[in-house]
Amino acid sequence: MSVFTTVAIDEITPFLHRYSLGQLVELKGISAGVTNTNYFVTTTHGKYVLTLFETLRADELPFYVNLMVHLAQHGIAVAAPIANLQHQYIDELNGKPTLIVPCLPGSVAESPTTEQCAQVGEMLAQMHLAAASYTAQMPNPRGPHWWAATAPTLYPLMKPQDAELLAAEVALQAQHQHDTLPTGVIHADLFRDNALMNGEHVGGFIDFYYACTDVLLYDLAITLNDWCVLEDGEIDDERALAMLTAYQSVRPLNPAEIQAWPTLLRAAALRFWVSRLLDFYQPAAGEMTFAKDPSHFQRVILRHAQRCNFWV
Ligand SMILES: Nc1ncnc2c1ncn2[C@@H]1O[C@H](COP(=O)(O)OP(=O)(O)OP(=O)(O)O)[C@@H](O)[C@H]1O
Ligand SMILES: N[C@@H](CCO)C(=O)O
Repeated sequence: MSVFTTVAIDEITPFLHRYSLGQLVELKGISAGVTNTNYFVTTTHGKYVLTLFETLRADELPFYVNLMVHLAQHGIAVAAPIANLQHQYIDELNGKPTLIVPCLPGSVAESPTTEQCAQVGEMLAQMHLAAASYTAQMPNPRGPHWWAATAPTLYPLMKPQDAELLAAEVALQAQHQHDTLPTGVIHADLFRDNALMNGEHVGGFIDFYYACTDVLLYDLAITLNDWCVLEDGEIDDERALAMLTAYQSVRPLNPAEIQAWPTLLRAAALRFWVSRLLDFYQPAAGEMTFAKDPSHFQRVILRHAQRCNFWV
């Protein structure tokens, strides 16, 4: 379930009067999602998604919300935030900060096609280019400092041989600096469930709340590790090549990026191995997360390690 804060008809009606969105027709809770409360709000003007933020505070939201506005202005497939009559994107309902965006076409692609992977790769590269003129910065809260500090808290909870592998992977990443690679705003969590696919096309990228300033190629590695990897951690070469080729048709990689690619694929898998381990062993109090399988990303790392020649 993902309605943590319920909204009644007599609460949404005065809320909607603060916007130019017409009269309420239907209000329906959205079952997907694990962090925030989301509702489909149908009005006489159209269909929208209302998010009530359960953990982020209103003062933490502008970086993400203004980024969505910026990307939408550049034609990237994202839901463009809708301003209220005070020209504010962030409002409040039932004590939670809120955002309204249009309902995007499409649905989550659990088994993406090669063409869908290509379309996502191309849109991701377009997004990186469009975000170059977005001036706000956000350090990555889940970068190398975070995993290096977090992993040791997990070792005592893990099977010794898994802890050894994790420690070795953290040590390997510590040997690599990526300071010279192109950086910019990245989505940082563009898994299949954070994109709506409209047939072969991208209906929209959603859930920008891990977006930050980091290495652009790392974003592609995160995306490829989910869209082009099978359940057993094996890489689907056809899908991976389609995504890489389409990305490079918009933003070709430079030689330093090509050299860093195998390490970044492992870094991207390490980040989610650690966050899933953390969710599994130390779920934050009051957070309603369904712990996803951490060992999946352990297998992804092993596959990448076996195929260190996995090239662009
Ligand atoms: N703009 C949109 N248009 C259509 N559907 C949307 C839109 N935004 C969100 N959704 C639907 O709401 C669901 C939940 O959204 P989302 O994944 O952002 O949830 P969350 O709890 O905020 O984030 P997460 O689960 O990643 O922590 C999505 O799977 C999608 O079905
Ligand atoms: N996409 C993440 C969860 C949200 O950050 C994962 O699958 O582990």
